[in-house]
Order: sequence, then structure tokens, then C-alpha cells
Amino acid sequence: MSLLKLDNVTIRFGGLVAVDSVNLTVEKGEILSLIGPNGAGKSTMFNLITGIYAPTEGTITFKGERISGAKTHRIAAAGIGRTFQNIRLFAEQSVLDNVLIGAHTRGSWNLTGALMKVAPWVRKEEGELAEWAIECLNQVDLAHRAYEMAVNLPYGEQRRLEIARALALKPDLILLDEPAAGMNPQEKQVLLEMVKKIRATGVTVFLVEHDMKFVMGLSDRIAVLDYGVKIAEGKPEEIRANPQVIEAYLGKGATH
Ligand SMILES: Nc1ncnc2c1ncn2[C@@H]1O[C@H](COP(=O)(O)OP(=O)(O)OP(=O)(O)O)[C@@H](O)[C@H]1O
Repeated sequence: MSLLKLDNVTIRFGGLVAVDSVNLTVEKGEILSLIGPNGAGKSTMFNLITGIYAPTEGTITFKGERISGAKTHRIAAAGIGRTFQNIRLFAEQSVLDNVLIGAHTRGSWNLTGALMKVAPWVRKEEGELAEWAIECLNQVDLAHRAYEMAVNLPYGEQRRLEIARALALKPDLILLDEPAAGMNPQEKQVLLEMVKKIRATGVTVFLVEHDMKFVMGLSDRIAVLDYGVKIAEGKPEEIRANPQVIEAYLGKGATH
């Protein structure tokens, strides 16, 4: 069974079909990238998966259960974490608190009892939560920054902090929206290794990214969107050589 499955997923905004009858699976343990030109529908796809939008047509299932149409916090609680295209940190809070906020988002859900069966760990005491937050920071090599204010971190570290916060939810699947955007080549290389390490801990990774060197160096598989339509799917070398992908995207100034 695929970890995540999109069946014929469509969303329309008025007359615009932003995502058009997309079938796609994310398999447990893989790193899958979604690429395509600006406005192709990539972020919209993430917004559909995380419940910000409900599809106009089609269904999304996660671990065999339908999640399309469910509320965002339910989907997060089910095990899908994400980061956003634009950094969304609490700038004046400490690095550690930013991660704890992620953990608490899920923890507070526990109060309703709804999470008890999926995440018994949220019953831990505060101290244990802080320990877990430090562990998440360790995964992105930021534990030494735990007590600094988020705003004082360099850009590349802020992006990594967002990943740590998403990891605090103990997700099975993490969605990273343009994680390498704005990073210098050295920061990108560090990030690439970190994403590989995160996958090695058992977290499945689905990312949107424009940097083709990053995508080609990291992905097990790549899916390509163009005008909301999935035009290709395959291994990096297949995608790189696909004439339709070159025509729609790679030949038009994508970084590769
Ligand atoms: N809430 C909305 N209302 C109306 N149109 C929207 C909405 N959200 C997205 N769109 C439109 O859907 C299309 C897909 O946008 P989306 O942001 O998903 O593209 P993208 O592939 O992520 O682009 P980029 O690479 O620039 O981030 C665009 O034409 C966008 O204007």
C-alpha cells in the first residue's frame, strides 16, 4: 500500500484548473520531488494534501484512510508535517520554543483524546517534550542554537529550523516546499545531506523544488506538473531526458 495516494485529484479556482486529474503515489521511505514551471500547481498540491484546500474532484488517501476534505490539524495529527515556501517562524521566540510550538500543536490535540491512539508520546511531561525538541534540532544540526532567538539565525538555518519544527510532529511523511530556495550552494549541500539523514530515520519525504541540481542529487523519483497536469514521472535520469519535460520546464531556465 502506498503511503499517500492521489486519485484523480482536481481543484478549480473559478475558471482556472490549478490541479487537473492528478494520479500520484508516494511510497513509504522514498524521496519524491515535484517539479514544474511557476504556477504549475505544485504548492496547491501541497495545500490539497495538508487540507488547506479540499479537492473539487478526486480523493487523497494517507495510510489507507481518506484525508481529502479533512481539517488541517487532523491531517497533521495523522502524520503529515510540512514546511512552507515562505519562512513562517516565531522570530522573537527561541529556536527551541519554535520547535516546541510544533510539538504542542500536536500535544494540544491530545487533550481532545483524539490523538491517544496515534501518538501516545504526546502524553509526555514538558521536560520530555523539550528533550524531543532538542532531538529534532539535532537532526538539522541546530541543537547548539537552541536558546538563540530565531530571528538571529542565518537564512539557511531558519529554513532548517522550519524542518525541525515539522519533525516535532513525528510525521510519517514530510512535505518540504522549496526547502533550498534562497540558500547558497554550500547551504544547499548541507541541506541535501540532512534530508537524506531524515529519510534514513524512516520519514518519507515529498518536496517541491526549483533547483535541479538539488532535485537530481536527492530524489529517488520525480513527478512533473505543467498547467496542473502531471506530464511525467520517473527516476531523475528519465526525467532529465524526457523531451516533454525539457520543453515544458528544463529547457526554460530551470536551474540545472
Ligand atoms: N487560492 C487561490 N485562488 C485562486 N487561484 C489560485 C489560488 N491558489 C493558487 N492559485 C492559482 O493556481 C495556480 C497554481 O499555483 P501554485 O502556487 O500552486 O503554483 P506553483 O507550481 O506552486 O508555482 P511556484 O513554483 O511559482 O510556487 C496559479 O495560477 C495560481 O495563481
